[in-house]
Parts: sequence; structure tokens; C-alpha cells
Amino acid sequence: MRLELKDLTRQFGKKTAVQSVTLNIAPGEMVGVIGRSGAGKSTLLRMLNRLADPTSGQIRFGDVDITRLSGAALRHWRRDCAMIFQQFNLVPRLDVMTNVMLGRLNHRSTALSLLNIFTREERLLAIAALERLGIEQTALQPAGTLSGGQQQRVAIARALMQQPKMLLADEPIASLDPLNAKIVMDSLSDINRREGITVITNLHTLDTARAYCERIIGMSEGRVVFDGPPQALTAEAVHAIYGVTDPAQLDESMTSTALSRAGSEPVRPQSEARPVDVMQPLKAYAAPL
Ligand SMILES: Nc1ncnc2c1ncn2[C@@H]1O[C@H](COP(=O)(O)OP(=O)(O)OP(=O)(O)O)[C@@H](O)[C@H]1O
Repeated sequence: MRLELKDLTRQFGKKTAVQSVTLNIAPGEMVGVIGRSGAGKSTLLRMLNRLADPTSGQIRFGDVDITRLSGAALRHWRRDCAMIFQQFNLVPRLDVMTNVMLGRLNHRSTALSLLNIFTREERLLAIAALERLGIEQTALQPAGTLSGGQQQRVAIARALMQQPKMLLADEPIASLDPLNAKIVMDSLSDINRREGITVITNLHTLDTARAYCERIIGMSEGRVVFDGPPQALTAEAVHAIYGVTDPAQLDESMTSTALSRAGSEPVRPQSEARPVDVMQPLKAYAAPL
């Protein structure tokens, strides 16, 4: 189903974070949203799953007016458009498997959720999601002991557990070193292509948007100032988005709120996160098929 934003505006006091944004996003698109820090990228994304409410305008998904949803219908919408964040938002002391299964919370009764009881089917789904991201070997480790790149992949696996129609990613690689950034972007791209899940991701580097997104939306001061394929990103378009013509002039601090900059996180060898017998207890979950 098509996602349609019409005249979407969000104000914070006198500050207009997002101004009259009108966009149509077709199912299965891979969209990168770029712009300077403060351009309104996060606010736009957060409005899509109603973490922020629009001041005016409308969001429609097919026939449904997302802007009017409340209660169970809003919870279902949030399940349909899973979100991942720059800082992963995992529960560090819980093991990876449990973190991933928490993605099912919106599918479950409150009682089951409170008791933290997961079905065998849910456990199998979680293992499959971890395998899909290539990190099944970390399943029983506390999430907080993983490298940033692995934690982001756990967050994506958790999002997949929601069986979403759309994946929203708010600066998913801003805290990662280049190698892990590539692994995470490759994962998002693969999910988009193989599952046909729409991916909308805020990105702080132009190169990443160019390399991975078939459609780029450029924002400046709350407005959409560019919307097109990477090939259409001319020097004028770059100027309209960033206020500079040569991307080399861009300092990352102008485009991102990254807490730790790319390159600052040590690349952890896979072996460090791979205890030899970690799959053993998992086989108990999976054995009696
Ligand atoms: N909760 C809030 N209260 C007040 N102002 C806000 C709030 N959230 C965002 N803003 C303001 O709205 C504008 C857009 O912010 P937003 O976070 O959407 O931009 P962004 O492009 O995602 O930038 P960044 O990458 O730095 O987060 C900024 O001027 C910001 O200060």
C-alpha cells in the first residue's frame, strides 16, 4: 500500500521542524532522507509512526488515515512500521534472543508479555531473524556485550519480528565504523530487495544515500528541496540541500547528531563474540520440529 504525506507540518513552539511536506512512497521503495543537522529528518520519520504528532497535514497508508489512529489501531500501525534508531535501543543486560523476541510484544496479550513467556514458534522466528542478519552465534550473550554493528543488527532482527510492512531507520549507521556501517546498510538493502519491505532511512552521509537508495529526499529547514534518484543529485541539488556545492566541504557535524563518529568504534573481531558452544542450548529450542 502507498504511503501518502500531505502538507505535513510539525511545529515546536515557534520553530517549524517540518513544513508542508507532501510525498508519495510506493511499496517496496528504498528511500534515503538527507539534510543538514536540524533539517527535520528525524521529526519527519517520527511522525510516520506517530512517535511525534503532526501539527497539521495528513498521513495516509492506503485507505487508512494514520494521523487519526489511537489505541489498538495505533499500536498495530507501529507494529507495521518498525523503527530502528542510531543508539539501537536494546536492553543491554538481556540476552540477544530475548531482545529480539521483544519485537513480538505488539502481537501479544499483556499477560503473556508481562510474564515474558515466548512460544516455541516465536523462538524459532527469532532464531531465523538472527540467522537472516548473520548473528545467530550471539543469541545467548547479553546484548550490551556486542559491538555496535552487531547491536544494530540485533535491532533490525527485532524489527523483523514485528513482520513490518515498512522499516523506518533514524540514522542507523551514525554511530558505527565504516565496516559495520556497510554491514548494516547491506542488511537493510537486502531486506528491502528480498522481502519487498519499504525502507525509509535518515542518513548523514550523501555517499551512503547514493550507494544504497533508489530515491533520495533532501530536506532543508523543514522542507523537501530534492526528491529524485541519486543520478539527479546535481551540484545545484546538493547546494539546495546542504548549502554547499562540493560535498567535500561538508563537515559531518553539520549533517549528524552522531554521538560517536564513524571510525571511532573499534571493529570487534567476530571471534570475540562467538563462544564455541553457544548454539547448543538453542538447538533445544529448535529441535522438536
Ligand atoms: N522535541 C523538540 N522540541 C523542540 N524542538 C525540537 C524538538 N525536536 C526537534 N526540534 C527542532 O526541530 C528541528 C528539526 O529537528 P530534527 O531532529 O527533526 O532534525 P534532523 O534533520 O533530524 O537533525 P539531526 O540529525 O541533528 O537530528 C531542529 O531545529 C530541532 O531543534
